[in-house]
Amino acid sequence: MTSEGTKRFEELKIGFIGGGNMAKAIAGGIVKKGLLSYSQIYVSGPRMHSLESWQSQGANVYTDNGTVCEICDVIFLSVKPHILPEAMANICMNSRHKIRSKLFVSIIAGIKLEALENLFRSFDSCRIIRTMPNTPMMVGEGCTVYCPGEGATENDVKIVRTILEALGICYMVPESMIDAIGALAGSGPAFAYLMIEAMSDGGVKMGIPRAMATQFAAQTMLGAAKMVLESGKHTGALKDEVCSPGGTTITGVHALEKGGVRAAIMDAIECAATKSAELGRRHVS
Ligand SMILES: NC(=O)C1=CN([C@@H]2O[C@H](COP(=O)(O)OP(=O)(O)OC[C@H]3O[C@@H](n4cnc5c(N)ncnc54)[C@H](O)[C@@H]3O)[C@@H](O)[C@H]2O)C=CC1
Ligand SMILES: O=C(O)[C@@H]1CCC=N1
Repeated sequence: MTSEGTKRFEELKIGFIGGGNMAKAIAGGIVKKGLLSYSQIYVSGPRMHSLESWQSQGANVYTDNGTVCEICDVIFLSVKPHILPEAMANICMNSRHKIRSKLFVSIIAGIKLEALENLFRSFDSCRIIRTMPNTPMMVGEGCTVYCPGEGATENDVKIVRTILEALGICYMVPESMIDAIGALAGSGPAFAYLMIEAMSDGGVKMGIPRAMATQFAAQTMLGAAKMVLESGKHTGALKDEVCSPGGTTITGVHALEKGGVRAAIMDAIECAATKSAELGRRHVS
């Protein structure tokens, strides 16, 4: 413990209410970076058999959400938006008085801080931070944001930043931006996988073996992304450096433009952001 009575980061117990894909990416990233070990991670889900993969890695697993809240210092709310009220009802009934002092971190798309604070008011806990993570946190290349609720302390923000920053880039943003960031960076990996798969398909169509086509498509995306992040050049200028006059690339770019690729990608992000706001209104408001 520190002189203020708060635990040091390495002493924390981290909980996940819901042990699905995103919880696995965050916990996997935390362990891979050496921040904590699986023995400090506690996960709850409705059925023991769906928690087996956690257990085999050394995490502590429970079918009761309240137990995880009681044991842990920081609890990630990592269920789907429509499950949250049910998962909270379970917590409230079993453990209400024991979890007043806990920090809750929501990764749930769409659900606003105000709605979360209303849900938690019934057991006097209002230390909540809303985040929007993404699955590449698993490999230390996350792209995440957070927004603290009114009751979150400086130390709470420090804890969450320590986790998110260790697993990629991380910014604090106004809550009004979270649906859009969720669409761009939360959903974005799926859009990127789809593009990599399509490039791989194109390579296979032109005679490249599948494994090599996928590896080259992914490495090309990675390389291009690094060029954008490290060169400081505008994406248009970088594109122009690849397009020789009368060459192969501009011919391919023309095909993409005829296919409406830019509008399709912009539409995808607009639709995902709109859906995020809708999920919040529909399930918890
Ligand atoms: N998957 C992603 O890339 C991202 C997901 N998110 C958010 O993370 C949250 C979780 O998403 P995923 O991990 O993809 O979903 P998932 O479906 O993989 O995981 C949800 C987990 O919750 C468990 N669960 C169901 N009912 C429960 C209950 N009553 N109590 C406790 N656990 C229960 C399920 O067994 C499952 O393991 C969602 O709210 C989503 O909006 C946010 C950013 C990215
Ligand atoms: O598809 C979803 O709803 C979640 C939120 C962002 C990424 N996955």
